[in-house]
Amino acid sequence: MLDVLGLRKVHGPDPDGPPAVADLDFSVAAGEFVAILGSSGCGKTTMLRCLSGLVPPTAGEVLLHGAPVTGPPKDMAFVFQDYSRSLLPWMTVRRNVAFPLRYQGVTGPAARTATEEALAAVGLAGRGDRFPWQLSGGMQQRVAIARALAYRPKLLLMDEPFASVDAQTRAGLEDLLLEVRERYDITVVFVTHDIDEAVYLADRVLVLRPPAHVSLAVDVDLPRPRHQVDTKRLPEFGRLRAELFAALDGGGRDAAAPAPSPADAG
Ligand SMILES: Nc1ncnc2c1ncn2[C@@H]1O[C@H](COP(=O)(O)OP(=O)(O)OP(=O)(O)O)[C@@H](O)[C@H]1O
Repeated sequence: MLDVLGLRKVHGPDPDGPPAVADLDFSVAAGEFVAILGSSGCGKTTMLRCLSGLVPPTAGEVLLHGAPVTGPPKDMAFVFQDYSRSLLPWMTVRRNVAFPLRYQGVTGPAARTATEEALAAVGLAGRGDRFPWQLSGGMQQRVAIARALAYRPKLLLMDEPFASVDAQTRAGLEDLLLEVRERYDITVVFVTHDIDEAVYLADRVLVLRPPAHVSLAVDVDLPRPRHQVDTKRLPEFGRLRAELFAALDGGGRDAAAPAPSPADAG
C-alpha cells in the first residue's frame, strides 16, 4: 500500500547538506500496523512529513497505492503529538471534527453523520458542543483521533500521539486506537519513543537510526486482541522488548547483528 524508496531529506537550501533522512526504504501492507522507534532527533517527524506529502523529499520517493505522493493524499489522515495546537480553540469539538471533511467534498448531513459516528467511536458522544479548552488533555487527543476517523482514512500517520497524556489515559487511547483501526480497516504508521507501546500496538516495529534509515525490523506475532496486562506478561513480549531496547541502546548494533537473549529483558 505504502512504499518508501530511497528516501532522502535535507532541510535547508543546500541538497548536499546533512540529511535528516537518508536511504530510507520500507513498505507497509494494507491493514498493517507499523510502529517506528528511534532516538530523539533521528528524523522520525521529518520522515512522517515526507510520507504525508507535507514536505517534498530531496531524493527518493513515496508511493501510495503505487502512485507518487506529491501532496497530502485524500485518504490519509495525520495525528500530531501536540493536540493543543492541532485543535482550533474557537471551534466546538463538533466543528473541529467536521472541519477537514470539506476538503473531501463531504458537507451537510453526510458530514454530520460522519462527525457524530467518529465522536461516538472515541467515547465523546454528546460532547460535540464543548470547546477544546473545556476538555482534559486525554479528551482533546480523542477529539484529534475522532477528526482523523471522521475523515475515513485508509492510511493513518501518527506522530507520538499519546506522548503528553498520563499512563492510564495513554493505555485507554492505545486500546481505542486498536479497536477503531480494526473496525474501520485502517493502515497505521505510528511513531513513538516508547518500546512497550510499539510492541503492544504493532504488527511490525522498525527501528530508525540517524539520519533516519531502518536499522532493524521486527515482526510482532503477539495474539490479537491485545490486553494491557495479559499481552505484556507474555514471554514473547519481554523478548521483543529486550531486542528493541538493545537495538536502540546498543550504539553500533545494526540489522545484521544478532538479537540479544531474552535474559536481557528488563
Ligand atoms: N524545518 C527544519 N529545518 C531545519 N532542520 C530541521 C527542521 N526540522 C527538523 N530539522 C532537523 O532535522 C533533524 C531531525 O529532526 P526530526 O524532528 O525529524 O527528528 P525526530 O526523530 O522526530 O525528533 P523527536 O523525536 O525529538 O521529535 C534534527 O536534527 C532537526 O534539528
